[in-house]
Amino acid sequence: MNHPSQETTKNWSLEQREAESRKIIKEAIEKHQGKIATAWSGGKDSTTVLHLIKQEFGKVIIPVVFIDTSVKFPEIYAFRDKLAKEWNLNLIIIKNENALKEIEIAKDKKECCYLLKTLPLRQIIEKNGWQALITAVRWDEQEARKNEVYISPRENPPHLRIHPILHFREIDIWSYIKKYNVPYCELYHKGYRSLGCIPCTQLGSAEGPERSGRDQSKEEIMQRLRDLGYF
Ligand SMILES: Nc1ncnc2c1ncn2[C@@H]1O[C@H](COP(=O)(O)OS(=O)(=O)O)[C@@H](OP(=O)(O)O)[C@H]1O
Repeated sequence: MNHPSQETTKNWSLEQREAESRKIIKEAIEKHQGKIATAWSGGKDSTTVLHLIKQEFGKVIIPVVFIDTSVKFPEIYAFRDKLAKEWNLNLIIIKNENALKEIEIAKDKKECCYLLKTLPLRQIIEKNGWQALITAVRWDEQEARKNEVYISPRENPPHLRIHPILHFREIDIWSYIKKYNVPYCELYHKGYRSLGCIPCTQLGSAEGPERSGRDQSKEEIMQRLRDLGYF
């Protein structure tokens, strides 16, 4: 399958973006039948992916993996449970049981993400023998993602990462959500533009980069957790 370049998609309408995403989703799910899942953080982007799958197949026909880092926002847990019920999701919740200890041990944000998210995710992919995992990364989200490709082979365990909404910009996500009345977490109404774990998510600015509220130092992370009574 030929995928469009970032340049090609630049002036696409929302309809073109949706159509391309659905094509990628359909092909991946048909190709990896029974051996594919989708990652859902409860955020606006991965909820959009769930909705695209629903549009294509009538329901979310593949397992939905939620990585519970133990330090997600209460609003995210509430939204997760509500939507999982409404959309009858086959929800798989995974968790590093030592999460709070691991946060203390981690030397920085990168290592914390590795211990709390990457490791449990690897285990579930391996356990289920999944050949592919759909995620909601987007080109315009941050510098590091601007070279991402639609189908990206990963090691350990070997599987494909499928990125059907790479070409959605932040504005396209909100246009899509409005168009289809897709439910989303109430925290966006409080001014959050990108939602991660509590210690690494602050209010960003309306004009700056979407993830400006997502990069905290180790000291800031620990301080936030102490303020919240975790330690
Ligand atoms: N906790 C958890 N559980 C399940 N899936 C998750 C999780 N965190 C990230 N993701 C998946 O990765 C997409 C990008 O999210 P992030 O940019 O927040 O991830 S990260 O900061 O790179 O870890 C993300 O999409 P959105 O969070 O909607 O942007 C998901 O597809």
